[in-house]
Amino acid sequence: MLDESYESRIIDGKVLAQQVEEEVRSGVEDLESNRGITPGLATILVGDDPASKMYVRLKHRACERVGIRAEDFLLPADSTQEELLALIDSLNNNKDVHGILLQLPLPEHFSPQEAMEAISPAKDADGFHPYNMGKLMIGDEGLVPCTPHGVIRALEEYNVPVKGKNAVIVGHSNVVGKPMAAMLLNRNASVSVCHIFTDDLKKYTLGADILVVAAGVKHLIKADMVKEGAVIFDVGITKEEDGVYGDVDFENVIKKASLITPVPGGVGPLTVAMLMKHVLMCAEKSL
Ligand SMILES: NC(=O)C1=CN([C@@H]2O[C@H](COP(=O)(O)OP(=O)(O)OC[C@H]3O[C@@H](n4cnc5c(N)ncnc54)[C@H](OP(=O)(O)O)[C@@H]3O)[C@@H](O)[C@H]2O)C=CC1
Ligand SMILES: Nc1nc(=O)c2c([nH]1)NC[C@@H]1CN(c3ccc(C(=O)N[C@@H](CCC(=O)O)C(=O)O)cc3)C=[N+]21
Repeated sequence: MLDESYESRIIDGKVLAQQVEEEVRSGVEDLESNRGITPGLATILVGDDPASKMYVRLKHRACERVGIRAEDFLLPADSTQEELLALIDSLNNNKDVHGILLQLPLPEHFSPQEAMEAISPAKDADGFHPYNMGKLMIGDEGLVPCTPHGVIRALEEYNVPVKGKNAVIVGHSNVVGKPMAAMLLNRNASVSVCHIFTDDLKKYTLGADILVVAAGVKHLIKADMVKEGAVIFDVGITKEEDGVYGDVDFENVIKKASLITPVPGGVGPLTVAMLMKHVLMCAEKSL
C-alpha cells in the first residue's frame, strides 16, 4: 500500500482567516478614505473567566490587524443585569461603535437572552439577535453567527458542493448548531441535526457528506462513525492541562475524510475573522 500523506486534506483555518482579514482590511481602508469612517467594535466581558478573557483578547488582536478600533468594556461578575443593559444602551447610542459583542457565557444571575435582545440589531456583529436569527431562518442572511458563517466560507473556498448533499450537525445550540442548520438548508442541503437525545448518533453521522460537530465532547466522533470522503468541521473545543482537543478524533478520522478542520487552527480563527467582516458590514451600513 502507498504511504499516503494526509496533509492536503487539512483545512487550514489560519490561512483562510488571513484571507478574510485581508479583505476586511481593504474594506476598512475604503470606508476610511471614502466616508471618513473607522469601524469600531465594543466588546463586553462580564466577570473574569480565563477562557472568555482569552477569546476577547483574540478578537482585539484581530481588530488591530485589520484596522478596526476596538474598545473593551469590563463589568465585574457581581454587577447587575440593569447595569449591563445600561451599558448596552449607551453603546447602541454611540455612533463611533458599529458592532457590539457581548462575550458569552455570562455569570448565572444574568439573562443572556434579554441582553442579546437589547443590542441594536444593526450593531449585532455576533448575529445572535432574534431579528437577525429570524432573517436567517427565512433565507435572508445578513448578520449571521460567526462560527457557522466561517464554515460556509470554508465550503465556498474549497468548492465543496452543498446542494442536495447530506449535511449532519451534531449539537443544536443557538450559537452554532441551529444557525448552521439554517445556513445549510438555505443552500439546499438535506440537513439532520443531532443532539444529546439522538439515540443512534452513528446512524446519522455515517450518512454525512458534510459533518459539522459542535457538542463540546472531546473525540466524540471516531473513524468508524464517518463516511469515506466526508467533509468535516470540528467546532468543539475542550481544554485540558496538556492541550486543546476537538470533538473529532482527528488522527484517525482524517484517514477517511476528504477535508477536515484541525483543533486548534481550524474553525476558531475563522470565527474571529468572520466577526471582523461583520463589524465592517455594520460600519458600511451605518449612517
Ligand atoms: N471554534 C469556535 O469558534 C467555537 C467553538 N465553540 C465550541 O463548540 C462546542 C459547542 O459549543 P456550543 O454550540 O456553544 O455548545 P453547547 O454546549 O451550548 O451545546 C452543545 C450541543 O451539543 C449537544 N451534545 C452534547 N453532548 C452530546 C453528545 N454526546 N452527543 C450528541 N450531542 C451532544 C448538546 O445537546 P443538548 O442541548 O440536547 O444537551 C447541545 O446541543 C464547545 O466546545 C465550544 O467551546 C463554540 C463557539 C465557537
Ligand atoms: N458573544 C460570543 N461570541 C462568540 O463568537 C463566542 C462567545 N461569545 N463565547 C465563546 C465562543 C468561543 N469562541 C471562539 C473563538 C475563537 C476561538 C479560537 O480562535 N481558537 C483558537 C485557539 C484555541 C485555544 O488555544 O484555546 C483555535 O481554535 O485555533 C475559539 C473559540 C467564540 N465564542
